[in-house]
Amino acid sequence: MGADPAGAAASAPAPPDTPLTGLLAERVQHALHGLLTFPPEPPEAASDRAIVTPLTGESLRLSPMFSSGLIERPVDWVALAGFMGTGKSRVGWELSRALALHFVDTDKLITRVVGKSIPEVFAQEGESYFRACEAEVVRRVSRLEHAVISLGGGTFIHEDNRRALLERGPVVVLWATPETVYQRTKHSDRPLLRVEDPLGRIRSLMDEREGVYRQGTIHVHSDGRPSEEIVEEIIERLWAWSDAYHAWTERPEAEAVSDRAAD
Ligand SMILES: Nc1ncnc2c1ncn2[C@@H]1O[C@H](COP(=O)(O)OP(=O)(O)O)[C@@H](O)[C@H]1O
Ligand SMILES: O=C(O)C1=C[C@@H](OP(=O)(O)O)[C@@H](O)[C@H](O)C1
Ligand SMILES: [Mg+2]
Repeated sequence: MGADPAGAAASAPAPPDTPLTGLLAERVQHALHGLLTFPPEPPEAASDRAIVTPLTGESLRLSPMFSSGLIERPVDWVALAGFMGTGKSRVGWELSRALALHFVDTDKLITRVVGKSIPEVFAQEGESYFRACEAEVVRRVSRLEHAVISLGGGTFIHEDNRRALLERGPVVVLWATPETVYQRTKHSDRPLLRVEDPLGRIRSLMDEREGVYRQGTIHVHSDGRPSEEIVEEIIERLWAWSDAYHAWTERPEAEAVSDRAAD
């Protein structure tokens, strides 16, 4: 593989300079706030239909224990990035249940806010419009608390999104081979893979984006593994990351610097 991050970012259509303003921005905000306070959907339907899934069932019962400190979790916010078909949506949902956190799938949020499916947004509004929606959603979800965020495959490729996400918290990147991605996506409708040779397209796009995905915080392989095992590895790796992060930020030099800054 061996991708050039600058080239990869340059080859993806850049989002428009101006962020979405007015109605669409308001609708994104409304959807996020509204959906977080809506009554929960039944768990069996939620994995398919959820946009922002509030805590439900077992998670809801566990949540007072988490907030009382009786049960600890490694992080209160985490995002999942990676190529199409690596399992971000499915694994993100399962991870959110395991950690008793809210769940946001950015593609589903855009679908809900725009009122069109992702292929319709690409076909009728164009990819740049979709990327502008993504950028607006990233700004919003970076401010959320207690949430697992599953991104679209291209979200992390754009530099401003990447910076906002990495400043907010850990970004777990899921990886899979082009063959696995092809098997997992061939019966779905991903606009970027609607070409004569989808496997070839997966190979070249993955190659372009690889260097950028490498900038994530934690990297986990998803080939030939059930999602429960992937979730377990992510949680273990998040614990290791959070221990190292706290050891670093609480070292005496860092505390002295932050004391001076506070004076
Ligand atoms: N670990 C896995 N093993 C087998 N199938 C998986 C796994 N993770 C995801 N899938 C399936 O692959 C397809 C794509 O997964 P999805 O979560 O939508 O990926 P992404 O959001 O990264 O595009 C879905 O049908 C999903 O159920
Ligand atoms: O890689 C990409 O640019 C895209 C990935 C898709 O999400 P998934 O990665 O969840 O399939 C979706 O956001 C859109 O079709 C574009
Ligand atoms: Mg997805």
